[in-house]
Amino acid sequence: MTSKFQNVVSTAASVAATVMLLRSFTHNYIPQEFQNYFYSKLSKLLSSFSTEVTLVIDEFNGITPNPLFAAAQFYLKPQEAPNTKRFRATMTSRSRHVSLLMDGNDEITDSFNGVPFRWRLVSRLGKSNYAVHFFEVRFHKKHREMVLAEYFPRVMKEADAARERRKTLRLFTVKDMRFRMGGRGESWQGVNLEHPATFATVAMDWELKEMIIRDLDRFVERKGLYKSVGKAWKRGYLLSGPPGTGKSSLIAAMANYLNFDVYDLELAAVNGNSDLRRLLIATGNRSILVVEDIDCSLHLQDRLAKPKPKSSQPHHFIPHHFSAPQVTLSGFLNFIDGLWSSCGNERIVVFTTNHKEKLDPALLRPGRMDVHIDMTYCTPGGFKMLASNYLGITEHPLFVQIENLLGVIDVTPAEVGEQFLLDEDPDIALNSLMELLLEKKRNHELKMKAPLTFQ
Ligand SMILES: Nc1ncnc2c1ncn2[C@@H]1O[C@H](COP(=O)(O)OP(=O)(O)OP(=O)(O)O)[C@@H](O)[C@H]1O
Ligand SMILES: [Mg+2]
Repeated sequence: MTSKFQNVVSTAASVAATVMLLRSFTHNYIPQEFQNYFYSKLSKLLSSFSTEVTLVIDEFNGITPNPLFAAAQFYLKPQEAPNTKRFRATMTSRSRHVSLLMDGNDEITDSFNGVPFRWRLVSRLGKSNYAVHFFEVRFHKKHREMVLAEYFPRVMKEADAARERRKTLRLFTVKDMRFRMGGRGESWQGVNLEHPATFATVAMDWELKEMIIRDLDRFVERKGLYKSVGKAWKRGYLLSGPPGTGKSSLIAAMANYLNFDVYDLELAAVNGNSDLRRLLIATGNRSILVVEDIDCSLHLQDRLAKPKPKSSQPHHFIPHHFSAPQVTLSGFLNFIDGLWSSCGNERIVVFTTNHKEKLDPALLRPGRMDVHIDMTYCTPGGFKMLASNYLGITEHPLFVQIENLLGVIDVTPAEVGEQFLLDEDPDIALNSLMELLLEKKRNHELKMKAPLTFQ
């Protein structure tokens, strides 16, 4: 029996070698179409002898990334394969961890329960010159069921663990329309997110900070609850406050705390609701979707827009000065609440605004955004925290005076941080902050005294 099997394998191997040889000879002399036809017939003949099956794992399912492909990249360890001669190495300046990845067209043999699995990463130029990547995994056909029931789940599990260990946060932005017409998950472009903000560095009311941390912890722990009440596992935050009060810093702190990637959705770059749908579906799990300046990024105020005749436009369409169709509030909220939130889990949505009063009431309705956070001008508590972070001091004779001024003068944490960066010497830095506050106070008093003018 064994020798019969070996015969088949060696026959198959020699047919394969012959095919390769023939290919190299015929390469220059025989038309490509004929070569392909001839080659596919020979391959079929070859596979009829073979006891192996090959599973192909594409990088994308249509336009969405295939999680099994991503898992295989984390799971396979080329450095442990004795015959691998070429790896790809990547490193992030944040974690300083070197990751070794498989190089294209190389092969790695992995063993599970004593069964060998031969993996190969294939890269090809597909239609419209897109690079197409897929894994081929080959194994004896008698293990087919075991692969699906045990081997792939293990690949997913180990990859999740490896990913968590060496995770680098990514910041994704919407890719330029001109370069993403073809779909195929090319909607976002990512860079490593190396924002230094953490909950320890964001100056804000500490009770509010604790509340946010507790809320995030509870959200992450509550998978079962969301499932049992039939609610999508997502949470919405609305951050409001003047420029420079730390809204973006807080988002980075949340991402760093949860180890979630960030998708920065610039709505002005989105070409209508169907484009929006594609972008939202292409976001990864365990991520934060951010829409900055929601009040001015587009005409979201549906109900304030002039109604159009029903026959010519859908009721939620907003006329816009750009000719391209724009995203509408109803379209956007529908995706966030419905379609998108049910096709993924562990999603956080954050909207920021400098003008909460300008937002459409639909966004402010209870239940829409779960948590509303008002970022304020620098408070005495925030100032002390910045002094400790920037200057390394917890007390100073100027503290009382500065804290009193902060009670009456609006200064943003960004402005305070700027003064603290002027000099490492706390005396000089605090004095320059004092000067700034006194100047602001003088300007404020002058404004109050100025006679009213009518234009
Ligand atoms: N609350 C804060 N705690 C610590 N640093 C802050 C805070 N607010 C602002 N800063 C500092 O000011 C810079 C700008 O802040 P940030 O971008 O977070 O403000 P923002 O509220 O998002 O402003 P905008 O409305 O203009 O987007 C940050 O890089 C940070 O250094
Ligand atoms: Mg910001």
